Amino acid sequence: TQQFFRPTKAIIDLQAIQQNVKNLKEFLRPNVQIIAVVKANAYGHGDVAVARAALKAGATVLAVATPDEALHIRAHFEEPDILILGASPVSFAPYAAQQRIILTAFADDWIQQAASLLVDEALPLRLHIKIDSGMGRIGIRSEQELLELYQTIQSTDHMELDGIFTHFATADEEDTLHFDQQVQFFEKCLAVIPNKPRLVHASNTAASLVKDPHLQYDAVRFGISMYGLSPSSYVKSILPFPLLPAFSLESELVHVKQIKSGDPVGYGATYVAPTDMWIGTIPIGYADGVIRKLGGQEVLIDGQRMPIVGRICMDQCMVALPKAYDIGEKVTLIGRQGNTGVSIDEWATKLETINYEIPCIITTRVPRTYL
Ligand SMILES: Cc1ncc(COP(=O)(O)O)c(CNc2conc2O)c1O
Repeated sequence: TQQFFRPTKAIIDLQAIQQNVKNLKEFLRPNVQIIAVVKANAYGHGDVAVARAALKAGATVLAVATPDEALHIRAHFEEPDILILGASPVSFAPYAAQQRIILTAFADDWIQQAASLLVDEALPLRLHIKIDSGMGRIGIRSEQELLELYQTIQSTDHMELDGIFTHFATADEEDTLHFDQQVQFFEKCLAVIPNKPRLVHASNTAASLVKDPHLQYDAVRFGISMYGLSPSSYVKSILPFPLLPAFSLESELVHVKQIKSGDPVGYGATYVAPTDMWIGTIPIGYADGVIRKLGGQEVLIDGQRMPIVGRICMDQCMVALPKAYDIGEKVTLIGRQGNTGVSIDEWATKLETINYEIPCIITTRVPRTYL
Protein backbone atom coordinates (compact mmCIF):
# COMPACT_ATOMS: atom_id res chain seq x y z
CA THR A 1 0.00 0.00 0.00
CA GLN A 2 1.08 3.57 -0.69
CA GLN A 3 3.01 5.38 2.05
CA PHE A 4 1.69 8.85 2.95
CA PHE A 5 4.13 11.46 4.16
CA ARG A 6 1.67 14.24 5.03
CA PRO A 7 0.28 13.51 8.53
CA THR A 8 -3.29 14.41 7.48
CA LYS A 9 -5.66 11.43 7.32
CA ALA A 10 -9.21 10.21 7.85
CA ILE A 11 -9.52 7.31 10.28
CA ILE A 12 -12.48 4.94 9.79
CA ASP A 13 -13.50 2.73 12.71
CA LEU A 14 -14.68 -0.49 11.07
CA GLN A 15 -15.68 -1.95 14.43
CA ALA A 16 -18.16 0.92 14.75
CA ILE A 17 -19.51 0.17 11.26
CA GLN A 18 -19.95 -3.48 12.18
CA GLN A 19 -21.61 -2.67 15.50
CA ASN A 20 -24.08 -0.29 13.82
CA VAL A 21 -25.03 -3.01 11.33
CA LYS A 22 -25.29 -5.66 14.06
CA ASN A 23 -27.51 -3.40 16.16
CA LEU A 24 -29.79 -2.79 13.19
CA LYS A 25 -29.94 -6.52 12.41
CA GLU A 26 -31.00 -7.21 15.99
CA PHE A 27 -33.63 -4.47 15.80
CA LEU A 28 -35.29 -5.49 12.50
CA ARG A 29 -38.01 -8.11 12.12
CA PRO A 30 -36.50 -11.58 11.63
CA ASN A 31 -35.41 -12.38 8.03
CA VAL A 32 -35.41 -8.74 6.93
CA GLN A 33 -32.22 -8.29 4.91
CA ILE A 34 -29.85 -5.33 5.19
CA ILE A 35 -28.84 -3.59 1.99
CA ALA A 36 -25.66 -1.70 2.93
CA VAL A 37 -25.62 1.60 1.04
CA VAL A 38 -21.95 2.12 0.11
CA LYS A 39 -22.44 4.65 -2.67
CA ALA A 40 -20.22 7.75 -2.95
CA ASN A 41 -17.24 5.76 -1.67
CA ALA A 42 -19.39 4.69 1.30
CA TYR A 43 -20.36 8.28 2.09
CA GLY A 44 -16.65 9.14 2.00
CA HIS A 45 -15.63 6.33 4.38
CA GLY A 46 -14.07 3.98 1.77
CA ASP A 47 -16.44 1.64 -0.05
CA VAL A 48 -14.43 -1.61 -0.16
CA ALA A 49 -13.51 -1.59 3.54
CA VAL A 50 -17.01 -0.56 4.62
CA ALA A 51 -18.64 -3.14 2.35
CA ARG A 52 -16.44 -5.88 3.85
CA ALA A 53 -17.32 -4.79 7.40
CA ALA A 54 -21.03 -4.55 6.61
CA LEU A 55 -21.14 -8.01 5.00
CA LYS A 56 -19.26 -9.44 7.97
CA ALA A 57 -21.86 -7.90 10.29
CA GLY A 58 -24.81 -9.38 8.42
CA ALA A 59 -25.61 -7.21 5.42
CA THR A 60 -26.40 -9.32 2.34
CA VAL A 61 -26.69 -6.75 -0.46
CA LEU A 62 -24.49 -3.77 -1.41
CA ALA A 63 -26.12 -0.69 -2.95
CA VAL A 64 -24.30 1.90 -5.01
CA ALA A 65 -25.32 4.87 -7.13
CA THR A 66 -23.58 4.33 -10.47
CA PRO A 67 -22.38 1.58 -12.84
CA ASP A 68 -18.78 2.55 -12.20
CA GLU A 69 -19.19 2.17 -8.44
CA ALA A 70 -20.82 -1.22 -9.06
CA LEU A 71 -17.93 -2.46 -11.22
CA HIS A 72 -15.43 -1.25 -8.61
CA ILE A 73 -17.27 -3.15 -5.86
CA ARG A 74 -17.71 -6.28 -8.01
CA ALA A 75 -13.95 -6.27 -8.65
CA HIS A 76 -13.46 -6.78 -4.89
CA PHE A 77 -16.47 -8.96 -4.05
CA GLU A 78 -17.34 -12.03 -6.12
CA GLU A 79 -20.47 -13.10 -4.24
CA PRO A 80 -22.80 -10.44 -2.86
CA ASP A 81 -25.66 -8.94 -4.86
CA ILE A 82 -24.92 -5.38 -5.94
CA LEU A 83 -27.82 -3.01 -6.68
CA ILE A 84 -27.38 0.25 -8.59
CA LEU A 85 -29.92 2.64 -7.07
CA GLY A 86 -29.69 5.27 -9.80
CA ALA A 87 -30.28 5.23 -13.56
CA SER A 88 -27.87 3.18 -15.70
CA PRO A 89 -27.32 3.79 -19.41
CA VAL A 90 -28.74 1.06 -21.66
CA SER A 91 -25.18 0.35 -22.84
CA PHE A 92 -24.36 -0.97 -19.36
CA ALA A 93 -27.03 -3.69 -19.49
CA PRO A 94 -24.76 -6.45 -20.92
CA TYR A 95 -22.03 -5.67 -18.36
CA ALA A 96 -24.59 -5.80 -15.56
CA ALA A 97 -25.84 -9.19 -16.74
CA GLN A 98 -22.29 -10.57 -16.98
CA GLN A 99 -21.22 -9.14 -13.64
CA ARG A 100 -24.49 -10.10 -11.88
CA ILE A 101 -25.22 -6.45 -11.04
CA ILE A 102 -28.87 -5.59 -10.39
CA LEU A 103 -30.17 -2.50 -12.21
CA THR A 104 -33.01 -0.15 -11.37
CA ALA A 105 -35.71 0.00 -14.06
CA PHE A 106 -38.42 2.59 -14.47
CA ALA A 107 -38.78 3.29 -18.19
CA ASP A 108 -40.42 1.04 -20.75
CA ASP A 109 -38.27 2.12 -23.68
CA TRP A 110 -35.14 1.53 -21.61
CA ILE A 111 -36.26 -2.09 -21.19
CA GLN A 112 -36.90 -2.46 -24.91
CA GLN A 113 -33.48 -1.02 -25.83
CA ALA A 114 -31.65 -3.04 -23.17
CA ALA A 115 -33.30 -6.26 -24.35
CA SER A 116 -31.77 -5.85 -27.79
CA LEU A 117 -28.28 -5.70 -26.23
CA LEU A 118 -28.79 -8.85 -24.12
CA VAL A 119 -29.40 -11.44 -26.82
CA ASP A 120 -26.01 -13.14 -26.39
CA GLU A 121 -25.95 -13.00 -22.61
CA ALA A 122 -25.85 -16.31 -20.74
CA LEU A 123 -27.00 -14.76 -17.46
CA PRO A 124 -30.31 -12.88 -17.15
CA LEU A 125 -30.24 -9.19 -16.27
CA ARG A 126 -31.87 -8.75 -12.85
CA LEU A 127 -33.99 -5.65 -12.35
CA HIS A 128 -35.65 -3.81 -9.48
CA ILE A 129 -38.54 -1.61 -10.54
CA LYS A 130 -38.36 1.84 -8.93
CA ILE A 131 -41.61 3.46 -7.82
CA ASP A 132 -41.57 7.25 -7.49
CA SER A 133 -44.12 7.50 -4.67
CA GLY A 134 -43.27 11.11 -3.87
CA MET A 135 -39.52 11.63 -4.02
CA GLY A 136 -39.84 13.19 -7.47
CA ARG A 137 -36.48 11.87 -8.66
CA ILE A 138 -36.66 8.65 -10.73
CA GLY A 139 -39.38 5.99 -10.89
CA ILE A 140 -42.81 5.21 -12.24
CA ARG A 141 -45.65 7.38 -10.97
CA SER A 142 -48.86 5.48 -11.77
CA GLU A 143 -50.18 1.95 -11.39
CA GLN A 144 -50.86 1.93 -15.13
CA GLU A 145 -47.20 2.68 -15.90
CA LEU A 146 -46.17 0.01 -13.39
CA LEU A 147 -48.33 -2.67 -14.94
CA GLU A 148 -46.97 -1.87 -18.42
CA LEU A 149 -43.39 -2.05 -17.17
CA TYR A 150 -44.10 -5.25 -15.27
CA GLN A 151 -45.61 -6.86 -18.37
CA THR A 152 -42.77 -5.70 -20.59
CA ILE A 153 -40.15 -7.21 -18.28
CA GLN A 154 -42.14 -10.45 -17.97
CA SER A 155 -42.34 -10.78 -21.75
CA THR A 156 -38.69 -9.93 -22.39
CA ASP A 157 -36.05 -12.66 -22.64
CA HIS A 158 -32.80 -12.34 -20.68
CA MET A 159 -34.47 -10.24 -17.97
CA GLU A 160 -35.73 -11.13 -14.53
CA LEU A 161 -37.78 -8.98 -12.13
CA ASP A 162 -35.92 -9.45 -8.84
CA GLY A 163 -37.33 -6.55 -6.80
CA ILE A 164 -39.46 -3.47 -6.48
CA PHE A 165 -38.72 -0.45 -4.31
CA THR A 166 -39.45 3.16 -3.47
CA HIS A 167 -37.59 5.89 -1.58
CA PHE A 168 -38.98 8.16 1.14
CA ALA A 169 -38.40 11.91 1.02
CA THR A 170 -39.47 12.74 4.59
CA ALA A 171 -38.98 9.61 6.71
CA ASP A 172 -36.63 11.56 9.00
CA GLU A 173 -39.27 14.22 9.82
CA GLU A 174 -41.80 14.21 12.64
CA ASP A 175 -44.69 15.19 10.35
CA THR A 176 -45.98 12.04 8.64
CA LEU A 177 -48.42 13.47 6.05
CA HIS A 178 -46.18 13.12 2.96
CA PHE A 179 -44.66 9.91 4.28
CA ASP A 180 -48.09 8.30 4.71
CA GLN A 181 -49.06 9.31 1.17
CA GLN A 182 -45.89 7.64 -0.17
CA VAL A 183 -46.62 4.45 1.75
CA GLN A 184 -50.21 4.43 0.49
CA PHE A 185 -49.13 4.71 -3.15
CA PHE A 186 -46.39 2.09 -2.77
CA GLU A 187 -48.88 -0.33 -1.19
CA LYS A 188 -51.27 0.26 -4.11
CA CYS A 189 -48.42 -0.57 -6.50
CA LEU A 190 -47.61 -3.79 -4.64
CA ALA A 191 -51.27 -4.75 -4.89
CA VAL A 192 -51.50 -4.39 -8.67
CA ILE A 193 -48.53 -6.54 -9.69
CA PRO A 194 -49.51 -10.21 -10.22
CA ASN A 195 -46.54 -11.74 -8.37
CA LYS A 196 -44.39 -10.26 -5.60
CA PRO A 197 -40.70 -10.24 -6.66
CA ARG A 198 -37.96 -11.58 -4.34
CA LEU A 199 -37.03 -8.26 -2.71
CA VAL A 200 -39.55 -5.57 -1.82
CA HIS A 201 -37.81 -2.68 -0.10
CA ALA A 202 -38.68 0.92 0.80
CA SER A 203 -37.04 2.01 4.05
CA ASN A 204 -33.89 4.07 4.34
CA THR A 205 -32.23 4.48 7.74
CA ALA A 206 -34.87 6.82 9.16
CA ALA A 207 -37.83 4.64 8.16
CA SER A 208 -36.01 1.51 9.36
CA LEU A 209 -35.41 3.01 12.79
CA VAL A 210 -38.60 4.92 13.59
CA LYS A 211 -41.45 3.71 11.34
CA ASP A 212 -43.85 0.75 11.34
CA PRO A 213 -41.84 -2.51 11.08
CA HIS A 214 -44.19 -3.61 8.27
CA LEU A 215 -42.34 -1.05 6.11
CA GLN A 216 -39.13 -3.05 6.45
CA TYR A 217 -40.72 -5.45 3.87
CA ASP A 218 -38.02 -7.93 2.70
CA ALA A 219 -35.03 -5.58 3.13
CA VAL A 220 -34.03 -2.12 4.29
CA ARG A 221 -31.47 0.20 2.71
CA PHE A 222 -29.10 1.23 5.47
CA GLY A 223 -26.91 4.25 4.78
CA ILE A 224 -26.27 7.13 7.12
CA SER A 225 -26.56 5.31 10.46
CA MET A 226 -24.26 2.53 9.32
CA TYR A 227 -21.67 5.32 9.61
CA GLY A 228 -22.94 6.19 13.10
CA LEU A 229 -24.73 9.39 12.06
CA SER A 230 -28.42 10.12 12.64
CA PRO A 231 -30.54 11.09 9.59
CA SER A 232 -31.98 14.10 11.46
CA SER A 233 -32.20 15.66 14.90
CA TYR A 234 -35.79 14.35 15.20
CA VAL A 235 -34.65 10.75 14.58
CA LYS A 236 -31.70 11.35 16.91
CA SER A 237 -34.20 12.13 19.70
CA ILE A 238 -35.92 8.73 19.34
CA LEU A 239 -33.11 6.36 18.26
CA PRO A 240 -33.94 2.73 19.19
CA PHE A 241 -30.25 1.99 19.79
CA PRO A 242 -27.05 4.06 20.13
CA LEU A 243 -25.05 4.89 16.99
CA LEU A 244 -21.25 4.67 16.92
CA PRO A 245 -19.63 7.39 14.72
CA ALA A 246 -17.03 5.84 12.41
CA PHE A 247 -15.27 8.89 10.91
CA SER A 248 -12.37 10.89 12.37
CA LEU A 249 -10.14 13.47 10.69
CA GLU A 250 -6.65 14.04 12.08
CA SER A 251 -3.41 15.87 11.32
CA GLU A 252 -0.39 17.33 13.16
CA LEU A 253 1.12 20.78 13.68
CA VAL A 254 3.86 21.37 11.12
CA HIS A 255 4.84 24.81 12.33
CA VAL A 256 4.47 26.76 15.61
CA LYS A 257 5.40 30.40 16.08
CA GLN A 258 4.82 33.30 18.44
CA ILE A 259 3.48 36.48 16.80
CA LYS A 260 3.10 39.98 18.18
CA SER A 261 -0.09 41.88 18.86
CA GLY A 262 -1.20 43.40 15.53
CA ASP A 263 0.56 40.79 13.37
CA PRO A 264 -1.64 39.47 10.52
CA VAL A 265 -2.44 35.78 9.75
CA GLY A 266 -3.55 34.32 6.40
CA TYR A 267 -4.74 35.57 3.01
CA GLY A 268 -6.15 39.09 3.01
CA ALA A 269 -4.47 39.58 6.40
CA THR A 270 -8.02 39.28 7.71
CA TYR A 271 -6.95 38.01 11.14
CA VAL A 272 -4.86 40.37 13.26
CA ALA A 273 -3.36 39.09 16.50
CA PRO A 274 -5.21 40.79 19.38
CA THR A 275 -2.23 40.17 21.67
CA ASP A 276 1.18 38.50 21.53
CA MET A 277 0.16 34.88 20.86
CA TRP A 278 1.12 31.44 19.57
CA ILE A 279 -0.03 30.24 16.14
CA GLY A 280 0.06 26.68 14.80
CA THR A 281 -0.08 25.64 11.14
CA ILE A 282 -1.99 22.47 10.09
CA PRO A 283 -1.35 20.80 6.68
CA ILE A 284 -5.00 20.63 5.61
CA GLY A 285 -7.04 23.08 3.60
CA TYR A 286 -9.99 23.56 1.31
CA ALA A 287 -8.54 21.18 -1.32
CA ASP A 288 -8.97 18.49 1.36
CA GLY A 289 -12.56 19.49 1.99
CA VAL A 290 -11.93 21.87 4.87
CA ILE A 291 -13.78 24.55 2.93
CA ARG A 292 -13.20 28.25 3.64
CA LYS A 293 -16.62 28.61 5.29
CA LEU A 294 -15.15 26.52 8.14
CA GLY A 295 -13.03 29.51 9.17
CA GLY A 296 -13.31 29.85 12.95
CA GLN A 297 -14.23 26.16 13.47
CA GLU A 298 -12.53 24.78 16.56
CA VAL A 299 -10.16 21.82 16.36
CA LEU A 300 -8.84 19.66 19.22
CA ILE A 301 -5.24 19.90 20.41
CA ASP A 302 -4.02 18.62 23.77
CA GLY A 303 -7.64 17.77 24.67
CA GLN A 304 -8.75 21.40 24.20
CA ARG A 305 -10.82 23.22 21.59
CA MET A 306 -8.84 25.82 19.65
CA PRO A 307 -10.13 28.00 16.77
CA ILE A 308 -8.91 28.06 13.19
CA VAL A 309 -7.86 31.70 12.62
CA GLY A 310 -7.46 33.61 9.36
CA ARG A 311 -8.66 32.43 5.96
CA ILE A 312 -8.34 28.68 5.30
CA CYS A 313 -5.85 28.12 2.48
CA MET A 314 -5.90 25.43 -0.22
CA ASP A 315 -3.52 23.13 1.67
CA GLN A 316 -3.01 24.68 5.11
CA CYS A 317 -4.81 26.50 7.86
CA MET A 318 -3.75 28.25 11.05
CA VAL A 319 -4.93 27.73 14.62
CA ALA A 320 -4.67 29.94 17.70
CA LEU A 321 -2.70 28.14 20.43
CA PRO A 322 -2.77 28.95 24.16
CA LYS A 323 0.95 28.18 24.35
CA ALA A 324 3.83 26.69 22.38
CA TYR A 325 3.47 23.07 21.19
CA ASP A 326 6.01 20.81 19.52
CA ILE A 327 5.98 20.15 15.79
CA GLY A 328 4.04 16.91 15.37
CA GLU A 329 1.47 17.71 18.08
CA LYS A 330 -1.72 15.85 17.11
CA VAL A 331 -4.66 17.86 15.76
CA THR A 332 -8.15 16.32 15.69
CA LEU A 333 -10.46 18.15 13.30
CA ILE A 334 -13.30 15.62 13.62
CA GLY A 335 -13.31 13.10 16.46
CA ARG A 336 -12.47 12.94 20.14
CA GLN A 337 -9.57 13.73 22.44
CA GLY A 338 -10.31 12.55 25.97
CA ASN A 339 -13.79 13.72 26.86
CA THR A 340 -13.79 16.53 24.31
CA GLY A 341 -15.07 16.07 20.80
CA VAL A 342 -15.81 17.80 17.53
CA SER A 343 -18.53 15.94 15.62
CA ILE A 344 -19.59 15.79 12.00
CA ASP A 345 -22.92 17.22 13.19
CA GLU A 346 -21.06 20.28 14.54
CA TRP A 347 -19.44 20.86 11.12
CA ALA A 348 -22.81 20.38 9.41
CA THR A 349 -24.42 22.99 11.65
CA LYS A 350 -21.62 25.47 11.00
CA LEU A 351 -21.84 24.88 7.25
CA GLU A 352 -25.67 25.05 7.30
CA THR A 353 -25.88 21.62 5.70
CA ILE A 354 -26.63 18.01 6.75
CA ASN A 355 -24.20 15.51 8.22
CA TYR A 356 -24.41 13.31 5.08
CA GLU A 357 -22.46 15.92 3.11
CA ILE A 358 -19.49 16.27 5.47
CA PRO A 359 -17.61 12.97 4.99
CA CYS A 360 -18.51 13.13 1.28
CA ILE A 361 -16.67 16.45 0.79
CA ILE A 362 -13.41 15.24 2.38
CA THR A 363 -11.48 14.84 -0.86
CA THR A 364 -9.42 11.90 -2.11
CA ARG A 365 -6.25 13.79 -1.20
CA VAL A 366 -7.01 12.74 2.38
CA PRO A 367 -6.15 9.03 2.71
CA ARG A 368 -8.69 6.83 4.49
CA THR A 369 -7.00 4.62 7.11
CA TYR A 370 -8.81 1.94 9.08
CA LEU A 371 -9.12 0.75 12.65
C1 LIG B 1 -32.47 5.21 -3.08
C2 LIG B 1 -31.78 5.35 -1.76
N1 LIG B 1 -31.93 4.38 -0.84
C3 LIG B 1 -31.33 4.47 0.36
C4 LIG B 1 -30.53 5.53 0.69
C5 LIG B 1 -29.91 5.56 2.06
O1 LIG B 1 -30.49 6.58 2.82
P1 LIG B 1 -29.93 6.81 4.30
O2 LIG B 1 -28.47 7.18 4.15
O3 LIG B 1 -30.77 7.93 4.84
O4 LIG B 1 -30.13 5.50 5.02
C6 LIG B 1 -30.37 6.57 -0.23
C7 LIG B 1 -29.53 7.75 0.18
N2 LIG B 1 -29.48 8.81 -0.75
C8 LIG B 1 -29.06 10.02 -0.39
C9 LIG B 1 -28.52 10.44 0.78
O5 LIG B 1 -28.29 11.76 0.65
N3 LIG B 1 -28.68 12.20 -0.57
C10 LIG B 1 -29.14 11.14 -1.22
O6 LIG B 1 -29.64 11.13 -2.42
C11 LIG B 1 -30.99 6.48 -1.49
O7 LIG B 1 -30.86 7.45 -2.43
